[in-house]
Amino acid sequence: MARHLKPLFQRWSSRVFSVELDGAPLYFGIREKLRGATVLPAVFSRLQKEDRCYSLLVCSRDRIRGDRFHWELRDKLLKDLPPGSDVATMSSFLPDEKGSLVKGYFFKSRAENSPLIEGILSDLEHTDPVLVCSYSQSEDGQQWTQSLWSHAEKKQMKFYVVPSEAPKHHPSALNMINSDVFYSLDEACDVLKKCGDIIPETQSVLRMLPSRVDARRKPDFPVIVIEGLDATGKTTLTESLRDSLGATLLRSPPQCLSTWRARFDREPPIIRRAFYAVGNYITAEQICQESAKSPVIVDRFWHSTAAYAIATAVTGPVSNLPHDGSEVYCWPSDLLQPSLVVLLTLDPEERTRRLRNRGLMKTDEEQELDHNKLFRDRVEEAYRRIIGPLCITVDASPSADLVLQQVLLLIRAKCHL
Ligand SMILES: Nc1ncnc2c1ncn2[C@@H]1O[C@H](COP(=O)(O)OP(=O)(O)O)[C@@H](O)[C@H]1O
Ligand SMILES: Nc1ccn([C@@H]2O[C@H](COP(=O)(O)OP(=O)(O)O)[C@@H](O)[C@H]2O)c(=O)n1
Repeated sequence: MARHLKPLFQRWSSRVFSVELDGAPLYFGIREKLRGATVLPAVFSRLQKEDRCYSLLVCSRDRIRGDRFHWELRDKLLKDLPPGSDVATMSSFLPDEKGSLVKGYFFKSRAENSPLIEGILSDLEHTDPVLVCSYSQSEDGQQWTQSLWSHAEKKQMKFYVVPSEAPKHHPSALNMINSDVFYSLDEACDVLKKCGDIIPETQSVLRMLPSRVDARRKPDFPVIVIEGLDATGKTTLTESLRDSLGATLLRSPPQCLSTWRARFDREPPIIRRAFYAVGNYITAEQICQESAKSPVIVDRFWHSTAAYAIATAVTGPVSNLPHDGSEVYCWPSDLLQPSLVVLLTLDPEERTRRLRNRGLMKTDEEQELDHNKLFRDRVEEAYRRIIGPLCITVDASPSADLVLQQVLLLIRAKCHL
């Protein structure tokens, strides 16, 4: 067995497997022996008599290359597999064990496609850090077994698939720290430095980095961050606040990164999130300079980076988010804290109306926000759970002028302006 696969097999039968179907995870476990009759896990009970299934788990030791390979593998599978394979995201993890998550894909196939599938799997197995399992059903269709698929060796131990209890939170929560959310400039830079050879643009991004900024230094003038989903009115409000308060208006990611933003938006979460994290530190340096002269208004900051990252890493309802008070919501200790964060909220119908009036939507993530109510709920809830600077939610549905007046009152009360 290849050396990189060995750690996966330690406590193999204690692992839980999770397959994302219809936007939420379904879980199953594996057992060497069956004690009495067991129910078929939901992932398998919906399959047909002729179906076979496969799972691919990406087990590179290098997390950046592994995540990039996982990201690209989806396109490869969608392109190469026959129609109707229903490629689904999957993962495997040890319950409650941080860092134990391994990501992959699950798909089904008909017997007649076996030669094609075997060809694809055997190529993958020979060239990439991937573990392949195949699933087949008993004659009566009552049981499914999982075994290691290996082109080289056909006699593999079989495990029965059995139902598994859903963990309290989405399994992605186990690997979030420094993969989806970064808690120091060093951690984020480390990722960007390591992908310098695959993404040459990272050199230019790293050149924009600030010299050390003392996060504990108290700004002379108040620093107010405006947060909220797309089209809640951040641009409108931040520009009015700048004019009303004679403030400096900044944004994160900062203007100096705009050339490279689209490039990093195409990368897997670990690289994309590291880019946005670094953007916050560059904006923090600008805040430090400007807040010595005037109040500073910031359009999006760390709340956006963390809330979107957490809400994208998990799927399903808000209850799948890491629990309230979890360390994933903590503000990075080396990042400047604003005096006040204002979170704009808007009912979904009005937000959609404003989006339509404004024209085209930008990122895939923002399109997803429009279609997926659960995603919107998760982003807003993650925003609320972030622990750090004072954060006050403001209903953004009144007219632009009323919202401005209300936020000005808040700033005067909380920041003594
Ligand atoms: N309070 C408001 N009432 C009605 N429309 C608004 C209000 N604030 C902003 N808008 C409009 O909604 C759209 C989105 O606002 P914008 O400031 O661009 O949001 P964001 O920067 O949060 O994406 C724009 O067309 C803007 O003119
Ligand atoms: N400080 C920031 C700002 C944006 N972002 C990301 O950028 C996306 C939204 O940025 P945007 O510029 O399209 O949003 P608006 O400012 O136009 O509303 C989100 O999907 C976040 O993932 C971030 O991670 N950190």
